[in-house]
Amino acid sequence: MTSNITETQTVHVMLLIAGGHQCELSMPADAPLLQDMLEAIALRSHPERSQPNKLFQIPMEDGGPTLYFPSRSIVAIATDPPVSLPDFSPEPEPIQPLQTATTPIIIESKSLKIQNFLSEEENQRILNYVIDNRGAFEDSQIGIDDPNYRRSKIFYYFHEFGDLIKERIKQILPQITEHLAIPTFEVSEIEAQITAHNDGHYYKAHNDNGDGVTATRTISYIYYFHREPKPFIGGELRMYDTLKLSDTLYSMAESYTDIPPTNNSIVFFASGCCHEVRPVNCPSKNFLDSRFTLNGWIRRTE
Ligand SMILES: O=C(O)CCC(=O)C(=O)O
Ligand SMILES: [Fe+2]
Repeated sequence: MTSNITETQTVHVMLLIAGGHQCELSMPADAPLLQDMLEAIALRSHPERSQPNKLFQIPMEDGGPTLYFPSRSIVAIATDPPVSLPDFSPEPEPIQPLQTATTPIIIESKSLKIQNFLSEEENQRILNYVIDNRGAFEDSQIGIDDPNYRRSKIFYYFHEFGDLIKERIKQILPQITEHLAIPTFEVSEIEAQITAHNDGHYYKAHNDNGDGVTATRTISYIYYFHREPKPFIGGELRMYDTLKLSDTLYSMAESYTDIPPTNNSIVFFASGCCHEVRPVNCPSKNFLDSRFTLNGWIRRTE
């Protein structure tokens, strides 16, 4: 493809995303988002180059919902007028984005970690409970069209502990929202699930409210528990900072903070923040030695 267009000219973009989704939007030729998407496509033909793992966020026009998708799920991009794809051959050069009018701002991720969230007795009881119910865990699913996005086990039915954690969270919700600088909201529901990450398990970068079904998730929480002494290494919760590209465009920054999954601790953060679970190394491979979580989402009313 060739391009004679100027950097500020508006480009009409048709985006095809895995799963048969498509969307159309307009943006300046030098928009960092356009450069990033073209780069993701161009890198496909260069498997020897490692691909940055980006989560794109595109607010739809007329105040509609925001579209979130990982860079690897872009199938094709059509632009009118045509624009150049970044050239990676024969000798790869670092990508030089076109000059932009505004400098991207990095917004540091915010989280709240509370140690010893439950009593020792409650912490032990929940561990015994998952051990007794290990047969009820199933392989986790994910709405992204990539089977390698997540490896872990999930258990959905545990009313006693679900109620316990929800009650405790409700008691401290004002402190949580204040710490995370999230305006107070009316809670419609608190979801809960139990997960187990064993040897080689992980969950790649994502946010927790990126589609219509999850859009009202406002605060994510993760309560960690495991056998002592800690039978695995890794499994940190990696919280990515956010790159503010313009008033309406946000992307995942490369900078991050790692939070270790400490037994009997809980972590809260805004559900829109990008995060991932770093790979777990559990030498025994014994399910009982997994990195366990009781985690979920506090939803606001529509
Ligand atoms: O296990 C964790 O630390 C995070 C889990 C997570 O991100 C999720 O379930 O959405
Ligand atoms: Fe998550």
